[in-house]
Amino acid sequence: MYGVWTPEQVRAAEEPVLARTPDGALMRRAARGVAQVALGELERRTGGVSGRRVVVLAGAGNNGGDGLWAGYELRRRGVAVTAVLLSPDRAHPAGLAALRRQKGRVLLRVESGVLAIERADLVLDAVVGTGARGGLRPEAAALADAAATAGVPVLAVDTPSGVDPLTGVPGEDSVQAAATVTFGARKPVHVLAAPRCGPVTLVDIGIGPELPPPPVRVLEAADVGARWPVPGPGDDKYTQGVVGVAAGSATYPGAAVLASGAAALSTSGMVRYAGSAADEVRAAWPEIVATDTVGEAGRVQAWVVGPGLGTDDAGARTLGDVLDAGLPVLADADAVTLLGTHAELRERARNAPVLITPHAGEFARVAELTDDRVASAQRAAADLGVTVLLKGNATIVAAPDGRTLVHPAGSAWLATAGSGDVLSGVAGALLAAGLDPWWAGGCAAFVHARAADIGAGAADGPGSPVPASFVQQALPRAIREVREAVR
Ligand SMILES: NC(=O)C1=CN([C@@H]2O[C@H](COP(=O)(O)OP(=O)(O)OC[C@H]3O[C@@H](n4cnc5c(N)ncnc54)[C@H](O)[C@@H]3O)[C@@H](O)[C@H]2O)[C@@H](O)CC1
Ligand SMILES: [K+]
Repeated sequence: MYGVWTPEQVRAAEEPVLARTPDGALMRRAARGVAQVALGELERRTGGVSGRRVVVLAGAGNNGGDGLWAGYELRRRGVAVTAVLLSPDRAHPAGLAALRRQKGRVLLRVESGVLAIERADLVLDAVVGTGARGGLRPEAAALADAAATAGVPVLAVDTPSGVDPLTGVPGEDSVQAAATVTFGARKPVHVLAAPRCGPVTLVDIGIGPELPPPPVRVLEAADVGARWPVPGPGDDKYTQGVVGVAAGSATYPGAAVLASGAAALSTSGMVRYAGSAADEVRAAWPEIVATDTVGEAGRVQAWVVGPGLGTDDAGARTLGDVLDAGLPVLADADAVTLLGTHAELRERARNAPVLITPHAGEFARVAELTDDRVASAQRAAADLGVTVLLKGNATIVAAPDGRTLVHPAGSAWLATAGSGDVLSGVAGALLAAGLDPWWAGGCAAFVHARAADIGAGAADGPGSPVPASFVQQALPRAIREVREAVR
């Protein structure tokens, strides 16, 4: 598990360190980190460093300063460095002087910058960092565009410029980085817009002890593997937590098959299914005990409710029944919509161990969704009194007590019909096994995304589209992987 801090928190943590270290020391440390990663990229991509060409896009603030000082370090290693100053009269004075001392080339015009970029091996994006407001301005946009068109990789200094460091939302023009070097702490953009950043290297600049507890956490394979429920010698099919799935309808039996099958693959023990797709579920999964109604289902330790449920009175009654059972509940899809339309159901869900798993559209039916998806999920969790898993390329899980995690998907293969049904089955099985809703949501999101990559073949190559059934079938391998990660 690692933490993510807001730009504001990072700035506050830097202050005491800046006060007790010599002028410029922190920036020099940051710049050395950038130079080291840049040298690695040059070596890896071109087989050497000396004489290779690097263009630094240097903005007006300290981010530009980092870039200029990194240019200075690269010059000392024999790299041909050209800096393009986006605000020549506000360029970081010490960084600029240092680069000039080392005979770095300095350009003031965008047109000459574009020509330099076309011949470069690597571009350093030091336009803006944590002080960014909005997308790239036209000059920076033209330079970023030149790098993209020429296929020159961009190494982002701290954050890819033009992408909001707090929300990860890209402005109209923004940098697509091949890799990112950040300082002191990872920021939300690195996990909310991971595909924009590429691999992120964290450089220690000594602010760690000054940081508060992280407001957002990211789970790693070993965290998930350590919590994955597996049977012990004393267990039988009942003791591991039986999950009930109230999903699917005559019109949408597939949701029931995907959700209950995913539950059966996620934990050992037993899955019960209750609903109008009992025949289809039995046919696909003979080990699942299927009945027509929640009332007939027998004892369970948690309910999954919603996928393919329908939003009519019968759906509302089913949701009410499972909420009244006093057990942990995973409410997805139609169940989320029903929570949006039925205030009394929201009241019954409040303060119960409930995990809701909306996509953006469903989320907007129960709470306000802004560009700040993390804050939106946190507010919704606090207001509704349930744990909220907001789906997206980066999945957010926020508990009513404020605990928040982000899971950046490795790819976008999960954007396929039925993948949410699979997630609900996994998370419901984990609830039944005793994980609290926050952990159940986080562990399920992790394994679900990994199963998509495995199903898509993206683990060993560029991959290909993966239907939800294949995601479901890849769950066992994804679970084995997280368990293997536990040392
Ligand atoms: N404070 C410190 O001690 C340290 C800061 N560091 C660096 O400093 C950065 C933060 O520096 P600053 O607070 O000076 O802020 P930035 O350098 O991120 O940006 C602020 C400047 O960029 C301009 N700007 C804002 N949005 C823009 C846009 N969309 N397009 C073009 N220009 C825009 C602003 O007018 C301002 O002059 C960090 O990201 C990091 O790279 C590191 O050197 C580590 C130490
Ligand atoms: K940057």
